[in-house]
Amino acid sequence: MSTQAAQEGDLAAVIGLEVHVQLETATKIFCGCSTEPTEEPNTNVCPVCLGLPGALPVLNEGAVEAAVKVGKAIDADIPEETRFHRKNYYYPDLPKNFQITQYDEPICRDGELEVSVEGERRTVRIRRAHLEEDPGSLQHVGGGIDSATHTRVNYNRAGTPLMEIVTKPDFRRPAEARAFLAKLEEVLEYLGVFDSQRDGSLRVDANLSIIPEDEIDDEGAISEETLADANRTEVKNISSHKGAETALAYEETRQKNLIRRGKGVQQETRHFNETHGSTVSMRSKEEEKDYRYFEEADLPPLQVSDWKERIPIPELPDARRERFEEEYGLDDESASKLTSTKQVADFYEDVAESFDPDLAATWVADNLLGELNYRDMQITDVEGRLDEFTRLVELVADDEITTKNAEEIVLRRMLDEGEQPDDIVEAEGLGKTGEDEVAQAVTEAIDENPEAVADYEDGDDGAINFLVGQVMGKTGGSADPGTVNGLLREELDD
Ligand SMILES: Nc1ncnc2c1ncn2[C@@H]1O[C@H](COP(=O)(O)OP(=O)(O)OP(=O)(O)O)[C@@H](O)[C@H]1O
Ligand SMILES: [Mg+2]
Ligand SMILES: [Mg+2]
Repeated sequence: MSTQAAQEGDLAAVIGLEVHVQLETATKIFCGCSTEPTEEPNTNVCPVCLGLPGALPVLNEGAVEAAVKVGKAIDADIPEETRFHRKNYYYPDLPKNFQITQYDEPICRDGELEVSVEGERRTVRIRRAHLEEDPGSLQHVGGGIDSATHTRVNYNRAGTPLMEIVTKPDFRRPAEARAFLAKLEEVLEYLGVFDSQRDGSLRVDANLSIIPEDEIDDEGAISEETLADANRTEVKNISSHKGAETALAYEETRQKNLIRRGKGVQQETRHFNETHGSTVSMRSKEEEKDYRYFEEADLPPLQVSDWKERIPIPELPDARRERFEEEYGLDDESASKLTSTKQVADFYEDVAESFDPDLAATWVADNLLGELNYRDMQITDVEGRLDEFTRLVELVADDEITTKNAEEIVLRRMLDEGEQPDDIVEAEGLGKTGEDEVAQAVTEAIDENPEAVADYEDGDDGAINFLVGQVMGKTGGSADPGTVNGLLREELDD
């Protein structure tokens, strides 16, 4: 690295991610234990996931199917055959002292995912994605990982299917890494293989190095040599998108400062301190040879060539957003909101079937999602009430209740009290008064208030407001004041 460039300060960050996602399957990847989270430690366990001698793994077909779906979604190459390896390390989260993972024949290679960061589209290349087992979880007691007095182990998580998705170092800014994680989660949830609400379902190792900016060519590419030469740090086990961005921003500043002060960056593994938003050194980075990878002889190679055709995947968020724009004439903002999750998109399309797509979009994207968000609720909380919601929109579309009442009274009570829209309309007397009744009330108001009528006819325009008030009173407030005003003027201006 030229110190000249370093001193001038034109340094650039290079970032690559290793993302571990738990795949949603009923049972673990190599045994029949449940993956359902349980409070009681070490209950969802058996000889296989406890690594007892002589226990043999049996591959869960569901985990492979989920991995194939991910592979298709990221447009990866899925080979004819894939294999499992043992990655050896000694740490109490894995009682058999090795992790069954994949090595040089992973299930997916060379994929990509498009992300949009501040309106700019970028393609992030994915080097590989492979299947492995999750280790158990450790609970450090009396301090953090670096200061605990003792540690408890829980093997309920051990053997949960994981997919490790490794990107190429294609990010230049921490915010891009965060956007990628959000997009990845969105896609995984669309595929129905992932639950973002589950604790620890996504964990990230974030790699960052600093290179002189002039090592990046006009197309934004960096040579393999530059990448290999740059000392990078890997911040392990970050559990949120925001955490990944924070840890990377911290690393970027820390490494740039070291370089500007003429000091080198140590290639090492670091730990993210979420409370302080900082990273601390854990150990020098382990190298591949440390893991003594060898083939897992208890699992035969897996033939997956025809799985790609056999396993369908649903329409993904980008495609669906574009279709919503074309088919329903929605703008980019509404279409993005309405395709943010598969459940929201499905809900919208069900509502849009019966109404004008714009009205449906306003009701789902603005009113419903807004009220749900305010209550910390999800679309999945109201999925079963599609008919009721559709009825509410119908009441508005048919002009039976005012938009204001529908939003501020009916929808809110539906969510807060779980009541039916028609019952709320009835109980609150929100039904718009029929035309005849309003016309009748207008006539009465004019007959009963000759003074106000005279004032109006003498040019006192304010007198009309008094008459409007009289009509509103007679109709119990359910008439539309604008309409009443118009009707009164029609009568009086004759
Ligand atoms: N110079 C670099 N700066 C930042 N990130 C990098 C750099 N080179 C590679 N990476 C990223 O580091 C991650 C791991 O890459 P790679 O598999 O090549 O490293 P490794 O150390 O061999 O793997 P592992 O971390 O699994 O031991 C990838 O996400 C990759 O994009
Ligand atoms: Mg790694
Ligand atoms: Mg791994």
